[in-house]
Amino acid sequence: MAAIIELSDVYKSYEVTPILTGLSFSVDPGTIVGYIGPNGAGKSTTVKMILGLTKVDRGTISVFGQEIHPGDTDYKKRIGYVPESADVFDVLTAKEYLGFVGQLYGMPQADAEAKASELLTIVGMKSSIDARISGFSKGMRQMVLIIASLLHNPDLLFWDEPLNGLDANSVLIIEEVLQRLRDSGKTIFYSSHILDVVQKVSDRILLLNDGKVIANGTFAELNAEKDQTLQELFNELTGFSEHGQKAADFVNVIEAG
Ligand SMILES: Nc1ncnc2c1ncn2[C@@H]1O[C@H](COP(=O)(O)OP(=O)(O)OP(=O)(O)O)[C@@H](O)[C@H]1O
Repeated sequence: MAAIIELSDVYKSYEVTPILTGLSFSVDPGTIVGYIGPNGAGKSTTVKMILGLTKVDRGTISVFGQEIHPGDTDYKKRIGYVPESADVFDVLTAKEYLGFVGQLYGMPQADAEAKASELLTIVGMKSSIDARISGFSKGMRQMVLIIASLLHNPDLLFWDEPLNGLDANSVLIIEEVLQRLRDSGKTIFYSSHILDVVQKVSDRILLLNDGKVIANGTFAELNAEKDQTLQELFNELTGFSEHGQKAADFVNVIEAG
């Protein structure tokens, strides 16, 4: 099966600080890939490079079987992106904003607005369709970002902490949406620190640490016979075993006066 994303020996530094040092992996179409790693490991940077939002220092990236180069835009029409943090235009209503995003993806504004209204209604936000985003809660904003990434029915999704702020009911809906989209052949590159969800929804897991992928497999393969949770595996593979001591030190400093 031809890979839908392929990174080969990718290097990236910010100023003189190396972030990615020989990153290689490939993603098969029709899968959910959980992309995990410690804070600052370079997960968002990886996604931004694939989307052409930040430049690659060395190495190659292919998407949909074609190597990408600065300035390429066509491949992005088939991609949906939920960024880790985003400035949503607060002065617009949800419908206006999503109509605008749909237009950016080549949809007629009226079609995008109609589709957005249907989707907002399904997730319980009917009364907010014509309300300004400035008055939205964190979870409502996040749902708008999720809908914005899906309006144009993309083949490939990059979701960076997509469940940020969503309530428990919305989380259940979106987890199932994710799996249904995968079942209909879409590919989802899912980056998150909520490891129980990553464990539950991912077909494969990529663990990024010290600039490279240090684990790549299904959860069952990574877990071998050990019967650990993904959280425990993460702690072991990233060499972290001192949370108890760190918590004790932290509280000691707080309470020292
Ligand atoms: N534009 C930038 N300029 C300078 N340094 C940056 C820039 N963007 C990211 N970095 C640094 O690169 C490193 C990787 O950042 P990145 O956001 O890719 O990590 P991440 O794995 O997504 O982290 P988190 O899990 O905390 O979201 C961090 O040390 C970050 O401070």
